[in-house]
Amino acid sequence: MYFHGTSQVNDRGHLEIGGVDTIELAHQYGTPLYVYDVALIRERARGFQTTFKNMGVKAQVAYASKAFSSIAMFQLAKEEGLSLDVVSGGELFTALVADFPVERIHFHGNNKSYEELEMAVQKKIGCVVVDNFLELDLLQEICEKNDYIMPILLRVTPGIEAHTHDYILTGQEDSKFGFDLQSGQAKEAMEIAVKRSHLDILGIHCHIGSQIFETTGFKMAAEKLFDTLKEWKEESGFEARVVNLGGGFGIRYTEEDSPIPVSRYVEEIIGDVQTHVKKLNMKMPEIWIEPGRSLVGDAGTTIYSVGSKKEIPNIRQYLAIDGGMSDNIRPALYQAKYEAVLANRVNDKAEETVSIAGKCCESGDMLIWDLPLPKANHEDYLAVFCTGAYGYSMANNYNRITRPAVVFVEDGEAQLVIKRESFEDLIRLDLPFQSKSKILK
Ligand SMILES: Cc1ncc(COP(=O)(O)O)c(C=O)c1O
Ligand SMILES: N[C@@H](CCCC[NH3+])C(=O)O
Repeated sequence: MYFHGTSQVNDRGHLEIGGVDTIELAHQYGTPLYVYDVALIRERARGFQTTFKNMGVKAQVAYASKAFSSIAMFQLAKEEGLSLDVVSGGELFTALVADFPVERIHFHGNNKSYEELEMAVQKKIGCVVVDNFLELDLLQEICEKNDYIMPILLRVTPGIEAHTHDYILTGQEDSKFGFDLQSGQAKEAMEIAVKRSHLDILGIHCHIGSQIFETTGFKMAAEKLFDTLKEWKEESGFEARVVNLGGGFGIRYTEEDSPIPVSRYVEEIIGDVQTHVKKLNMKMPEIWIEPGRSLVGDAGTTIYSVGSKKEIPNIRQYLAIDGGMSDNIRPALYQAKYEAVLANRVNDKAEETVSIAGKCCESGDMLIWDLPLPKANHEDYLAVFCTGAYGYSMANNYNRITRPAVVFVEDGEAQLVIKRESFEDLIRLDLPFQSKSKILK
């Protein structure tokens, strides 16, 4: 069994994370329960930042908060000196409530509303990553109205196909994100932006996709960005101060995955960038990256209570848990794979193969297929590893299932950072039906 971060088995045979017994957590906070290993998040944040420092490259490491956003998470990111990538008014609002330094907030998204852009301008955030021509116009208008000059990056699609699931590919030419490089659209956007009185164009951005292991795609994309910048400098005199290479660094969900340590992602990609920049005889700009999954993915573990069992002789055994696609939609959406153990009997030998079923009314609500486990029953707990990214943040209320609680654990202590949703929370926005029917009256 592969244990991430501080996860280990304690002398009661229970899964322990951050020095805290997960079964005690389950008793105290109920299940399903998201448990985050704070030390592992810190280790990753420092790994990225120290490597840049050691390479002598000025950088910002922005946490892509879509992976898991909450006030406590943003406070932790602030404490670790990270910047923050937000993609909606809601994420921005959460960051402001968390008192995140506004100058380190970067605002992304392919269809930011007027209100969202105005919020960004009025709060004087560090940077808007402009995605399209409409936004170039809206942002100029809003900045003029508010008498503020907004630093911007232009998001470009470099035409790189990274090896990952189709739904999380973003750098290819046919993408909904950003200005296309190939057709000259990106250059046109740059030429417009440099002329705008209230936009300060810092440079360009690209993000080629997510859960990528090889550094080749990143290097190819980076080289393409620098070749483009060289061309723009020669043709239009525009010189970039920042190049943002996005996120997408892969992590280990199962033994099929072979990521490299975060320091090596940076060393390999930035090493290549340094060589390329030298070759082009350019000045090294500041480099920004936006890791999400690699900062929080394997720091998260979900603890479920085991429930019913169904055996179809000679075909399959289903073991149901008290959550599913409502707290983790990734298996249903991307056929994502996970590893799991019985959290209360980690050392027990596997005796059978079961498929873990969620409790939603959907046949597709299957968390893990064909998992070897000890014989389990309703008194057991299942721990699913590596659920820290795009788990809670994609959780939903399908079937009016309440979203789980989230705890942070570190140095033998646990703290609740998101309360479990209640039934009252579920109906908070509902209004009664005012019937107009004459027949029923
Ligand atoms: C623009 C942008 N930056 C950063 C990320 C973070 O990606 P990851 O969580 O794979 O690091 C994403 C999501 O894929 C993204 O769309
Ligand atoms: N939500 C996706 C990643 C999306 C990345 C956003 N650009 C996942 O769970 O893998």
